[in-house]
Amino acid sequence: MMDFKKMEDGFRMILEGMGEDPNREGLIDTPKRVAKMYAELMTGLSGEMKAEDILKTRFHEKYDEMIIVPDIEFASMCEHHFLPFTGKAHVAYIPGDCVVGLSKIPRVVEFYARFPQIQERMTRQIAELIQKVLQPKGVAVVLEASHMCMTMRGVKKPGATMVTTQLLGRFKTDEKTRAEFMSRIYAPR
Ligand SMILES: Nc1nc2c(ncn2[C@@H]2O[C@H](COP(=O)(O)OP(=O)(O)OP(=O)(O)O)[C@@H](O)[C@H]2O)c(=O)[nH]1
Ligand SMILES: [Zn+2]
Repeated sequence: MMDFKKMEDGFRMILEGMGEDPNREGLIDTPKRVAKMYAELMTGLSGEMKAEDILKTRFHEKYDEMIIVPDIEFASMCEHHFLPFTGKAHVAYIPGDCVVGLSKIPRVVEFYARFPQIQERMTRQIAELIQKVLQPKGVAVVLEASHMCMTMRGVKKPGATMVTTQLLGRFKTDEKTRAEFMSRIYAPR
């Protein structure tokens, strides 16, 4: 359960700590807005949805080649600084006995984006959920993202990105499968 009052009080204290006046006109409703914003950005923490439920509609299909869903845009929050990291996810799987609706893969990405995150964990969670629920012959997830905590503050390297990869099953064990996936996500489409 989200405690809006606690989030509001907390943000008001942050403003005071900065030396701002939380009662001036422009800021008076800001703690409330910020609480609402975090509730929206952190829906994963509300516990209202289970990740497994996203993939519950499955279609039994005899399709045994790679399915690639590239270029899924996402925005998440770095748990170290609470600043956004944004970029693209590329997801692929080789079905076992079933496939899922196309929209469900971006829904999985979106689900895991809605927690205080680090990119490595988010990458692994996406792959592990698909592996667990669909039991495919393999899953591959690549995330490429730019972290605002690195571009806007700190080391200040605009344009710097991080690429993380999680390979399971055939993508891990079979070099040709992995090479096909990598060449197709990075090839001009
Ligand atoms: N591996 C990883 N690191 C991240 C991610 N998001 C942010 N970071 C890093 O987390 C680290 C936290 O380091 P600290 O030294 O505790 O924090 P800091 O003093 O604010 O570090 P600087 O960013 O170097 O100023 C930083 O190096 C960030 O760049 C992520 O998704 N994965
Ligand atoms: Zn950060």
